[in-house]
Amino acid sequence: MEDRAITPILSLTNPSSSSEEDKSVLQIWGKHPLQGQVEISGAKNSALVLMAGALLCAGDCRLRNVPSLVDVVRMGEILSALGVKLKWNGDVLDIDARHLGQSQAPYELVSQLRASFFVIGPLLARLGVARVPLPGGCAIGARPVDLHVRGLQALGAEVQIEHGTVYAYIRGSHKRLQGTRIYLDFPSVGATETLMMAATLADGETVIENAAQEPEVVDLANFCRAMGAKIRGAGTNTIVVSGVPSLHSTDYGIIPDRIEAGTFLVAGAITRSEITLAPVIPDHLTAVIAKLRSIGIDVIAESGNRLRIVPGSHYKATDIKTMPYPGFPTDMQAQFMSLLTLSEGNSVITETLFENRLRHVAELNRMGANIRVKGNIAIVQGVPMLSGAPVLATDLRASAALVLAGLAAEGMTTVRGLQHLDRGYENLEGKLQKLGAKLQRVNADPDTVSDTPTSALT
Ligand SMILES: CC(=O)N[C@H]1[C@@H](OP(=O)(O)OP(=O)(O)OC[C@H]2O[C@@H](n3ccc(=O)[nH]c3=O)[C@H](O)[C@@H]2O)O[C@H](CO)[C@@H](O)[C@@H]1O
Ligand SMILES: C=C(OP(=O)(O)O)C(=O)O
Repeated sequence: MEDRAITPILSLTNPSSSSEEDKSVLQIWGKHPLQGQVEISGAKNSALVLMAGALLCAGDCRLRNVPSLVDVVRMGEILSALGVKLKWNGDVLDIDARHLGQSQAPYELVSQLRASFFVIGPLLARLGVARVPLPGGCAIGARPVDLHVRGLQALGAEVQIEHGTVYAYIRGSHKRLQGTRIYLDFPSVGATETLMMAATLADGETVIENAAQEPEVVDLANFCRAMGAKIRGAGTNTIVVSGVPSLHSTDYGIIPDRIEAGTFLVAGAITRSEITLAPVIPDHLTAVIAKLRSIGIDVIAESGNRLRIVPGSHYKATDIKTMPYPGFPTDMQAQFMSLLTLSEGNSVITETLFENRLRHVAELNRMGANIRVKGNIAIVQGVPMLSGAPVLATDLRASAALVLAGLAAEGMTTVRGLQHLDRGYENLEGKLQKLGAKLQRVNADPDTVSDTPTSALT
């Protein structure tokens, strides 16, 4: 099998330096209508946890529909550091964790990617020991891992946190975790996933109560079941896992990315364009579609897993409160804020998941938006227009929000901080260009780049 070709998006950034600012900028010339169909990639948040989940199997696992993202490349580096063999072929990834021999995930890699902490459950279940550095916080919040740790302790693991590393091990010679009942104080996606993976190889039955119900949790459960795990209830608030001694090889396709799909729905809405998206699972976007409708935008489910967005003539304000699934996703909050800046009236956006996820407000205000922040609440007063400006992306979804605002603004917007965008969007600018948007990435100091598009874009 040949090595995966480096896609243009990955070649623009250095995958080994997430914390470093990407020097390239995205120039966007707004007010160009979009048309056509966009292809939605595999879900980032499924791909990352399924890659960790593949460690549970002492054989080969094939993952299909793996998105080409910097985060996925980094997760691959972490698996390689644990002794796992990876082979890429386009969007197909073969993972051979037969020789998983290393229980220590390297700090330099873990510190770049929160999802890397997911390896703790499978390492513990397979090897009886795991040493994983604390992933640390990130731009959107402190993001502790106490629920993961408490759950693993309930499963019988000894856990010590020393020198910034979580050291978990199973006492005694049996080397199996013990099934138990775990109530999560909060339906954390990551903790549910960690505990579900750990429980697949445990001795006896584990019940996870107040579990997260996100589609990516269900995707992980389905992947584990395809490897022979016994899991029921994923997608509800109670997950029951009956431990088995080992898991076997499988071939599994990752679900489409509902957040990428939601971002393109907003791209259609904010540019007042009718576009279609495929493949999507409309049920995963219920809360997002309901909010688009209350703003005045229709979304039509068509055959072939397609969604068509039909923009309305008049957009009105709406209130949004981020909630665990099936509530409105925090990962769509920033993109909707861009849309609401251009919707008539006052919208109240309440971010309940992460304590620092409103940093895009200042940047949107630079573009002429009228947004005030009080604690975790943003009050967006709709304005008739946005104007292009230089802006800085502070996290993944903030970067998407600024690109969306740039598509609707008068004149040119220059987005910096693209290392965030590349973590989670596969070739966003290529997909937007195909729909007719005028934008280009330039590898240069924003002060020296031309403010007219290259001939290919005009
Ligand atoms: C790779 C991945 O799948 N990332 C997603 C995952 O992140 P992640 O799994 O980190 O999100 P969680 O659901 O765990 O976090 C939700 C809240 O719970 C808190 N918490 C979490 C765990 C814990 O042990 N203690 C604790 O206090 C967090 O700080 C946060 O305030 O779900 C989030 C919520 O939908 C999404 O925004 C992320 O895109
Ligand atoms: C917050 C996100 O991702 P992560 O949990 O990987 O930081 C996101 O996808 O918006």
